[in-house]
Amino acid sequence: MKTCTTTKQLRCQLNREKLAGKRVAFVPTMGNLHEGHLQLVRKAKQVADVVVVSIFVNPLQFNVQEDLNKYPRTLAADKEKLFAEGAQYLFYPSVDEIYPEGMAQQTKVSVPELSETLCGANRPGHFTGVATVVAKLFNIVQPDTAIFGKKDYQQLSIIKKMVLDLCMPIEIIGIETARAEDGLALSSRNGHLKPEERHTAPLLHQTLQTCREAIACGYDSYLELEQHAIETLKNAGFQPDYFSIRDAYTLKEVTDDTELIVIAAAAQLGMPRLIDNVTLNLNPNQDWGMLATS
Ligand SMILES: Nc1ncnc2c1ncn2[C@@H]1O[C@H](COP(=O)(O)OP(=O)(O)OP(=O)(O)O)[C@@H](O)[C@H]1O
Ligand SMILES: CC(C)(CO)[C@@H](O)C(=O)[O-]
Ligand code: BAL
Repeated sequence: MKTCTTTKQLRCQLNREKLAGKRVAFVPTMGNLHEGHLQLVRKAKQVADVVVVSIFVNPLQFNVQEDLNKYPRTLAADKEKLFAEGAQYLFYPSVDEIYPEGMAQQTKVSVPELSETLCGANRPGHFTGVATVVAKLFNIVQPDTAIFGKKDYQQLSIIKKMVLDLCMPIEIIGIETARAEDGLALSSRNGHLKPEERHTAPLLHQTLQTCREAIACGYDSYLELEQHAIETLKNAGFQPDYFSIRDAYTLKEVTDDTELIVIAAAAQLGMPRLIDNVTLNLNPNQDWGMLATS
C-alpha cells in the first residue's frame, strides 16, 4: 500500500492506474479505523480494481474545538488494517494541503435543505464542512465510485444530493451499519465512552428498534413515539439531541406519499455524541435501490 500526502503524488499514481483502464473506488474516512470502515473497504474492493482510502480529520466540519482536539488519531494501526484489507492507496494529507488558504477559503459547498435538520440543527456548519471536503477529495481522487456508511444517514443523503446536483460522475454506494454484538453502532467516538456508559449505549439502538416495530404494527402517532423514546433515553442517562421519524428521502416529516421511513436519533452519553438510525419500508413491494439508503 502506498501512502500519499499530497494531491500531486496521489494524482500521479492514480493517472497511471486510470490510463491502464483500472476502475477506482474511494473510501473517505477520518481514521481510527474499525470494522465499519473495513466493511466499506471490502465493498470498494468488490466493485473496483484500485481502492483509495483517505484519512483526514477535517477541521471545517467540527463546530466544537474540544471534539476536534480529542478526535482519536491512530495512524500506525490504521495503516496495518488497510494493508491487511488490500487497499492500494492511503491519502493522508495535512490540513495545509487541503486548505492552503485556511478555513476561510471562499468556496464552500452546501446542500441547505437536507443539512439544516436533524444533526445539522445542533451542529451549525457541520454539513457544509462535510460537503466541501468531500467535493475537494472527489476532485483530487476523481474516483468512479465512493463508499459511505449508512450510520451517517444524513451525511449519505447530502453526498448523494451534492453528486446529483453538481453532475459529478461518481456512483455513491451506501453500506449497512456495522454493530457490536449488543447492537451499538460502531463509531470512532465510542472509544470515549466510560465502561458504565458503554453498558448503557446499546439502548439507543434498542429504542430505535422498538419504535420501528411499533410503526410496523400500525401505530401511527409519531409524536407520541418520539416523545416516549426521548423520555426512555433521558431516564437512562442520555441527553437526547433528537429522536425523529422522517421521510427517508426528503428527511422531512412523514406524509401520505412517504414510502420509506428513517427513524434517526442523536444523543450525548457522557463525552461522546452517539448517532444511529433504522429504516422501515412502508411499501415492501417497491424496489428502493435508487433511494438514499442504497
Ligand atoms: N458502524 C459503521 N458501519 C458502517 N459504516 C460506518 C460505521 N461507522 C462509520 N462508518 C462510515 O465510515 C466513513 C467514515 O466515518 P468516520 O471516519 O467519521 O467514522 P465514525 O466511526 O463515523 O467516526 P465518528 O462518528 O466518531 O466521527 C463514513 O462513511 C461513515 O458513515
Ligand atoms: C465523509 C468524511 C470523511 C468527511 O470528512 C467524514 O464526515 C466521515 O468520516 O464520515
Ligand atoms: N462520522 C461523521 C463525521 C463527524 O461526526 O464529524
